[in-house]
Order: sequence, then C-alpha cells, then structure tokens
Amino acid sequence: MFEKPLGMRDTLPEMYAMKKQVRKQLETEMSGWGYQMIETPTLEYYETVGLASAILDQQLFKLLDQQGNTLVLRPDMTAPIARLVASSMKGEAYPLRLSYQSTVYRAQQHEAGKPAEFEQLGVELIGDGTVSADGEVIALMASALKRAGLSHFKIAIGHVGYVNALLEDIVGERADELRRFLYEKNYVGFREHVKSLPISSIDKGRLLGLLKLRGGKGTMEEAAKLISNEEGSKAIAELTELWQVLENYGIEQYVKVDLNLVLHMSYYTGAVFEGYGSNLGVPLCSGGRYDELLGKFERPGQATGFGVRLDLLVEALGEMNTKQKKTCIVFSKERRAEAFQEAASMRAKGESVVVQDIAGVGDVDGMSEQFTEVYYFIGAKKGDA
Ligand SMILES: N[C@@H](Cc1c[nH]c[nH+]1)C(=O)O
Repeated sequence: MFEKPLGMRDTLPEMYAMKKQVRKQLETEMSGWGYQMIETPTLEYYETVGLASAILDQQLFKLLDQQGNTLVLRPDMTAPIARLVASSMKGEAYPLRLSYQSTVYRAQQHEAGKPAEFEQLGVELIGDGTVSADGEVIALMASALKRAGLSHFKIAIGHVGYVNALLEDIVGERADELRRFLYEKNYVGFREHVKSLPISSIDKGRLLGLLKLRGGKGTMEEAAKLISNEEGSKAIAELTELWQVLENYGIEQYVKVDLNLVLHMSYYTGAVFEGYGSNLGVPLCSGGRYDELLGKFERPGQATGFGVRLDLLVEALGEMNTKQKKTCIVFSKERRAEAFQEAASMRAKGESVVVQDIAGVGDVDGMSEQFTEVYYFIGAKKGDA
C-alpha cells in the first residue's frame, strides 16, 4: 500500500544493531592502520564527480538545483574523495590515507531485490604507486573482515592492465564486447563470442586460455604464456610482487588470482580485487588501483582503495548476538518520581531503560513481552508492586 521507491529499504531495530556492531569493528580496524575518516556531501555535480565515478549513466540518480545545474546522488566515494583531495586537502602531502563510512546510491532498472541505497565502508590510499600500497589495502580489507567476525572468505585478485593487453592485442577495438562478458561473469557468452570471431585458431585459443587463469601463485606463469607485450609483462610482474607482499602479510591463504576479473567502475587501471564470504554468491567488497582519476581533478596521483558493502557483510555474518538486556519500568503517577530515579540510576550504569506510564498502555501483557525485564512501580506506596 505505502510503497517505497525502487530499491529503497527500511532498517528495523535488529538490523540496525547488527550494522552498528559491524560498522564499529571495521572503523576500528581502519583507524588502527592510520586511515582518517572523512565525510563528503551526498550531492555532487554531474559534470565533475558524476562523470568521474565512471559508472553506467543509467545507474545515476540525477536532479536539478535552483540554478539549473545537474546534480547526482554519489554512486561511490572514490570520485568525491578525489575531488576533496584535489581541493580542500590540496595542501596535504601525498601519500594520504583516508577512510569513509557513507551511504551511496545506484539506481536500479528493475525490481531485482537489489538495493539502490547502501552503506559502504572503505579506504583510499592516494599518492602511492607502489605494489606495497596495493598489498596494504588488500591486507587491511582482510583484517577488517576478520575483525568483523568473518572467518571464511576469499579475495580474488586480477589486473585490468593484463586483461586489456591481451584482449586489445587480439581483437583491438572490439575488446569492449569481450570485457562486458567478463564483467557480467558470463563465461559461456564469452566462449560463444570468441568462437564467432574472425581470428586465427591460435588467437581463439589464447582468448579461451584467459578463462583458465585462476588459481594460486602459478597462475602468473600461465598468464605470461598468453601475452608477451610490455603492458602484459608489466601487469604480470606487478601481480607477482603483489603476491609476495601478501605473503609477507601472511594472508596468502585468503587470496587467489583471477585474471578474468573486470569490475563495474571503469576508472581502474591496475590490480583489482573482490572479496567473497563463503555463503554469499555476490562479492561483499571490492577495490583496486586507479592511477588516472586524480589527474581529472588536476592533482595527479596514483591511488588504490576498497569499499565494503555493510549490508552484504552483515548478511554473510548471519545471525549475530546483538540482543541486549531490555528493561522497562512501568509506573503509576503515585510512584512516578521513584520510577524516574530508579531509571536514571540504571542508565548511569549503562543499562537501557524504558519508563512507561501504565495509563498509556492498552495491552500490558503485549507490552511486557518486548522486554527481558519489567519492574512495576504502581500503587500508592513503595513495595506494593
Ligand atoms: N568505489 C569502489 C571501491 C573502491 C574504493 N577505492 C577503489 N575502489 C566501489 O564502489 O566499488
């Protein structure tokens, strides 16, 4: 009857409590690694941040301001942070380590149960082009997931430079179509498309070989067999070093290489990654290197970062024990002052206490069921309850 716009969700008390608990763990981990929280506005100009976000135009919520400018609801935090670093934080030296906890908006075309508004927590490491920086954000992401209580997860690591080098070497400008199949994880479609291409059977074999480039450290050697140009070799060297960095962090057991990985944001330029919980088919966090984005805001800088979807992480964690003791003091006006005093002293000890005038309740039994403990301050004198 009272429907919400497509993709909009309410958060009920239990979910709110779970989100709060998980958010706190993620924030604590990110600040433990020296990342500083920032906030940016919900609305940005379409012409600058909107376009830089590099997401499909139809996924943007657009509106007009009083001056006739087109605004967007931010579809992610990476482009707003690039704008911020290039303007208000212009004077601060690179590398910068920033973190955020914000709602982002992505319009949905159909009712597919996907939210159009969701909370992301993440970090951006800006002004550092080293593989150590890629390793740092991946290791931080793994630590944050662990701290939130997720014990079984995998992080798939790919490289945009490798995929581009291979596809463009073989099909040139038509690489986009193949990239789209990879982005959609439609490997059957990819295979069919490759078969239909007017290219040599050796090249078809190389393209199909890409689909097999998944696994551990050895994947990089297999990858080197398919492409030998400069861009491809550079990507493989970076991934090899990245694997070593992750070994140094001692987290290689959480990581696998997946050279089919193509993410939804088109600003990525290097190593990219996605994290999965064991019981969820969709990635609950992702990120990667974007070395060109800051240049669009006239403060060039190499950068990498990630975002965790709070709703999906909470889902992956499943049932959580967020049940708090819930106390209610029911009073009648004769003992009102006493009830208030008792509530104040319990609250001072950290308890959460509801005080309820008995005259305001129709169904006393129904109300009491909502609480773990109910005290009655009713009747003329103390001790009557
Ligand atoms: N902003 C990206 C995640 C990311 C942060 N930094 C780099 N990538 C997203 O919403 O998917």
